[in-house]
Amino acid sequence: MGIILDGKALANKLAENLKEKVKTLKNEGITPHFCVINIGDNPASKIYVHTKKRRAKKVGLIQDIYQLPTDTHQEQVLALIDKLNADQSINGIMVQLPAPKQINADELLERIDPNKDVDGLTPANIGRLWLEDHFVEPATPAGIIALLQHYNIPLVGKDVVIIGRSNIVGQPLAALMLEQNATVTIAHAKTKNLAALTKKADIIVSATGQAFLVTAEMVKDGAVIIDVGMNHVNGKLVGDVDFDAVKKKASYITPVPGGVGPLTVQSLMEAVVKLTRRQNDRK
Ligand SMILES: Nc1nc2c(c(=O)[nH]1)N[C@@H](CN(C=O)c1ccc(C(=O)N[C@@H](CCC(=O)O)C(=O)O)cc1)CN2
Repeated sequence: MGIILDGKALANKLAENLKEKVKTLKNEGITPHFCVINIGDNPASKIYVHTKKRRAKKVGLIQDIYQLPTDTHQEQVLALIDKLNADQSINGIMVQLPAPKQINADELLERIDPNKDVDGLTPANIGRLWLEDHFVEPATPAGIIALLQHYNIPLVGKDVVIIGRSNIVGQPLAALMLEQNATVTIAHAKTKNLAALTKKADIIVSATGQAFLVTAEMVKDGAVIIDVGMNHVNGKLVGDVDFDAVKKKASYITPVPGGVGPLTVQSLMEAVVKLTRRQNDRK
């Protein structure tokens, strides 16, 4: 029976350490201040933005939410980003994803000053990630690495299969795991025989948004299972993994909720503090 990787407990513990870092900054007259731009009324995004607001308050950060209507024009958001980039009192900026159809999210991300890019999703910061010269990392991959480290699960020499090649999770996570000398395969919707890959994997990360995609038959005994999925099935939040069956074969497994999600939020808070410190040290 696998050990549950308790992301919620770890996020709470890391938040206590972060509070101390924020106190140190405040003693220097600096209060980290970041902005979340949320366009439209995606119900999940609204929950995530408010979770962040609660967490930010808990560790002592200032978070502004720019809630924009669904029919907002691209130029309006670009102008807002330009304004926040130029504002010396703002340390971090992020655009909550997904954005409505008429919005070109890539263009918005490109516009964010890489020094204020708390999400680590600007082309400059993604490039730095692959060059192993990064100062900020996307939040979910950073949270997964923190979770593995906390439970002393090594990556060096391990065969990892990441299911899902998104810019937010799959691709940056592959870069961070490669940096730690894992052998990484990214599978996606066009991958021919997914089970053949996952059956050989020491670590499986699923980030597809497809409930029950990863079944017990696809997992080798003792594998580590990281579930990034958030799916609503019959009014219940579940991941991509058939949790009850897979946990019997896994050595470690994340639950949904309470696994990777809370660490995504915590990692974002860490990024705000890290960038605030970096900006002030460079003055
Ligand atoms: N610009 C970004 N957009 C999105 C990101 C991101 O990292 N940057 N990630 C996700 C959403 N997300 C953060 O923004 C996020 C996901 C999950 C959670 C979370 O705490 N989940 C809970 C369950 C919450 C629930 O009940 O629905 C858990 O897993 O325990 C927080 C934030 C997409 N967009």
